[in-house]
Amino acid sequence: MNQLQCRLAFVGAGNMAEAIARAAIDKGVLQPSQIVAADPSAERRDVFAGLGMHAVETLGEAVAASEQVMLSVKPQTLAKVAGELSAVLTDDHIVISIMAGLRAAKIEQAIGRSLRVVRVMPNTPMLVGQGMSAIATGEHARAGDDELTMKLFAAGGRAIRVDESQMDGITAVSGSGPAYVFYLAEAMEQAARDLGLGEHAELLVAQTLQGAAKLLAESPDTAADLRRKVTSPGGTTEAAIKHLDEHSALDTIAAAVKAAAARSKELGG
Ligand SMILES: NC(=O)C1=CN([C@@H]2O[C@H](COP(=O)(O)OP(=O)(O)OC[C@H]3O[C@@H](n4cnc5c(N)ncnc54)[C@H](OP(=O)(O)O)[C@@H]3O)[C@@H](O)[C@H]2O)C=CC1
Ligand SMILES: O=C(O)[C@@H]1CCC=N1
Repeated sequence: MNQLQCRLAFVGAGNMAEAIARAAIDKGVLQPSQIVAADPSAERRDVFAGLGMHAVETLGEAVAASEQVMLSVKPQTLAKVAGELSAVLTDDHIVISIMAGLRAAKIEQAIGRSLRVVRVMPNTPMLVGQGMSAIATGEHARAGDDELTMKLFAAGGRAIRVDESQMDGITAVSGSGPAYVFYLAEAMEQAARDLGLGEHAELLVAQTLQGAAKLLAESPDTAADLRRKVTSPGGTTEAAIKHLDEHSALDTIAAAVKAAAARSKELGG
């Protein structure tokens, strides 16, 4: 244990931590030997160890051995680990948090001391190098404290710097966003199966979503313009959009995103 010296410790070796670690290693931002993950689950530790990283059971060991500490547990878990963190974190540590909702000040309050906090809201497309991450620094972070964080998250897609006040909205739009798209995919696949397209349903939907997303990202047109270009007067798309409008789908989706933002604010206390 005393020999262990790492650049980065993950506290919580879950799904997001794995996506972040894989991107960092794949893009050469960090070597596997520079990363340690702490998780009570032997299964999760095995995943990290299998990728060449150090994996330990107790977070104290990981934190004491590392320069930067990524809090990648669920927001509700912070209260449980705050005491352990408080005992090992020092002013030399940079604390990177991906926990939804929890403001830097709230994290410092839970741990009971001022900390150099860098907050990030990533999303799961990071698993395929197409993540969207937003990064904000807390009050006690110093100039340059977010440099490794920017590199880590840019390695898994796009990373931007934002103000912490924007984080609840960002969590709702891009953090939770992939789930809304998967929800649409579920609905489209169900319709495809009902229309007798069972064996092609997944490909038809996945390739359509991928193509539409690429077009949206690369075209100078707005989403509304692109939609109009698909919608021939009196045609099939118009019939679908009419049905969606009659059921207030646009407002419903916008309200859903705002519900996510409200929940993020609530998690922040
Ligand atoms: N999933 C997503 O799309 C996104 C998630 N986030 C944020 O990322 C964070 C992690 O989410 P996600 O990866 O999905 O969650 P996971 O549940 O996959 O990961 C959390 C991990 O932490 C482990 N854990 C629990 N207690 C401890 C402890 N005391 N010490 C160390 N590890 C512990 C959990 O183990 P066990 O399961 O055994 O409890 C689990 O392996 C959350 O805060 C979430 O808000 C942010 C953006 C997107
Ligand atoms: O649902 C959640 O709380 C986390 C944060 C953003 C995406 N998943």
